[in-house]
Amino acid sequence: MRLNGEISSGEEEEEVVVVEKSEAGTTPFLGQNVVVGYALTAKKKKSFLQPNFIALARSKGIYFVAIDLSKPLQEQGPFDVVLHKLLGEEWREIIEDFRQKHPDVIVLDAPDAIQHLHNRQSMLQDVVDLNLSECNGKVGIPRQLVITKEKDPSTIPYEVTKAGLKLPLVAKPLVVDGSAKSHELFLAYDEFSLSELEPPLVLQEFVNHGGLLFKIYIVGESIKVVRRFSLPNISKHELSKVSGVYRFPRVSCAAASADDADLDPSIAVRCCLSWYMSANNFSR
Ligand SMILES: Nc1ncnc2c1ncn2[C@@H]1O[C@H](COP(=O)(O)OP(=O)(O)OP(=O)(O)O)[C@@H](O)[C@H]1O
Ligand SMILES: O=P(O)(O)O[C@H]1[C@H](O)[C@H](O)[C@H](OP(=O)(O)O)[C@@H](OP(=O)(O)O)[C@@H]1O
Repeated sequence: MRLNGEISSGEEEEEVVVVEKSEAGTTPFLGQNVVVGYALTAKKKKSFLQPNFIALARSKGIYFVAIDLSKPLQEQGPFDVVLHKLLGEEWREIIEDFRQKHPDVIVLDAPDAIQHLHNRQSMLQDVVDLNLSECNGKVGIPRQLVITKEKDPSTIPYEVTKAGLKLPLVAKPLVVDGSAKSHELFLAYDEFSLSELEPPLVLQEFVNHGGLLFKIYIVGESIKVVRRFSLPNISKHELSKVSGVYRFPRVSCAAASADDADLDPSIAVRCCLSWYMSANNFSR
């Protein structure tokens, strides 16, 4: 049960949200305003909480209120949902303590549920564990090798050869923490240049995929598929002519949308159908 009251957003400009008292026993959120407390970096707030999104949410009775990180979380709210993406053990403890004391508040997401996404090896384990025997096609991950931070970079070429990885390779920071550094990816055309990179790393075999990829967003039962431009295929001829390691930009970000690109329709349908069937299998 949430109390009638006013919430200070803690923003620079005071934003007051008057919330209605929900009827005891009603379906959660059905017909009542929803207050979402958010704790995001300034960068994420700028990219995610766009004015048109805020306006759309309000039109549906959903209010986003900034959590004031300089005040105890327990003293803020009340919130129906807490949306967070901050780093560090201190925040993890704060949000975990809040979850224990407010089991009625939906926390997106619980620290334990997202921990494995902060590592490029563990984040793919769910895909590795998928059993999609009855679906069209298959879902897998590139062959890869983790280079731990204890490894001397000069040993990387030997490790790559020992693992039998085929060139070219995509080198990615092992840690995914939302920092710009965690998105610094490199393309390596030979294994020797990899010793210039700084472990911990994941080295993945480059998979030719026609310069197009599909990003699939899933929230509950809602699934959205978008097409994005990606790295072009690398031919054996190019591989024989090029050496070294090259950093590449975030090629498949939102600005690289290929939704309106004139593509062979069968490509898109075939990829989505096989994925959709597998996703449903996965969600059961
Ligand atoms: N194994 C691979 N083979 C071919 N291309 C790859 C491979 N891994 C990554 N890429 C290319 O690099 C891009 C970024 O890869 P990835 O999504 O792993 O990094 P990221 O930093 O999480 O990217 P973002 O957060 O922008 O989605 C992909 O969109 C794709 O174009
Ligand atoms: O293609 P999109 O925009 O979905 O890519 C996202 C990506 O999925 C992650 O959400 C990134 O967030 P971080 O892991 O916190 O970096 C987003 O990065 P951002 O810098 O734009 O917030 C990507 O856009």
